[in-house]
Amino acid sequence: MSTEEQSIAQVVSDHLRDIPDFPEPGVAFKDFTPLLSDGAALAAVVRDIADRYRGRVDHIVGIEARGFILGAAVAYELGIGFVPVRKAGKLPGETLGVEYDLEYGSAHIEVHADAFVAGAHVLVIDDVLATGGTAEATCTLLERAGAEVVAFEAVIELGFLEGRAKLAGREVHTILTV
Ligand SMILES: O=P(O)(O)OC[C@H]1O[C@H](OP(=O)(O)OP(=O)(O)O)[C@H](O)[C@@H]1O
Ligand SMILES: Nc1ncnc2[nH]cnc12
Repeated sequence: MSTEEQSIAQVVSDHLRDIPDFPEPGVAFKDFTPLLSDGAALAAVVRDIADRYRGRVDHIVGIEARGFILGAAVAYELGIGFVPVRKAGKLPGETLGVEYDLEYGSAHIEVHADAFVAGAHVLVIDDVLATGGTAEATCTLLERAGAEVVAFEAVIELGFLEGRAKLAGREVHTILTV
């Protein structure tokens, strides 16, 4: 790991807290709201992500809800558009959807069926890669919608849940593995 990579990982680590037993007993929830509320730290993370994809992607896709915050900021930094992947029933237009399991429970996510021109290059952004269920389902959904997924990016990776295995063959980058 380079010094720059170490230092951005340290910024994330310094602005992360564990909330025990949330949203259910036994889950140690990684809360990154301290990172969001520190302007310098947030800007450093957004620039770090954006710099990996300059000139490589047409859209940022953010996963509801925390992926919206980072994803929209990275899209703005890159001067490209943002496409939301939302929980079922929230998008107003015609949608494509997929169901999946995550560390706590299951979910159903959707994207607008007409969000992409065929072959559009997209970067998928979320806050946490845990079991990888959300990331895998999102990538599959986007490909059904005609996009080409260039990479998946998350700020925090829960290494012990081995979510990366679900994304085998894909470009995956996370800033801090815990
Ligand atoms: O790798 P996985 O096991 O799929 O878990 C990761 C997902 O879980 C969290 O979202 P959550 O579903 O809690 O939704 P929220 O962002 O709306 O709180 C997190 O923001 C990721 O999207
Ligand atoms: N432990 C965790 N903390 C924060 N977000 C999560 N998403 C899935 N597992 C999580």
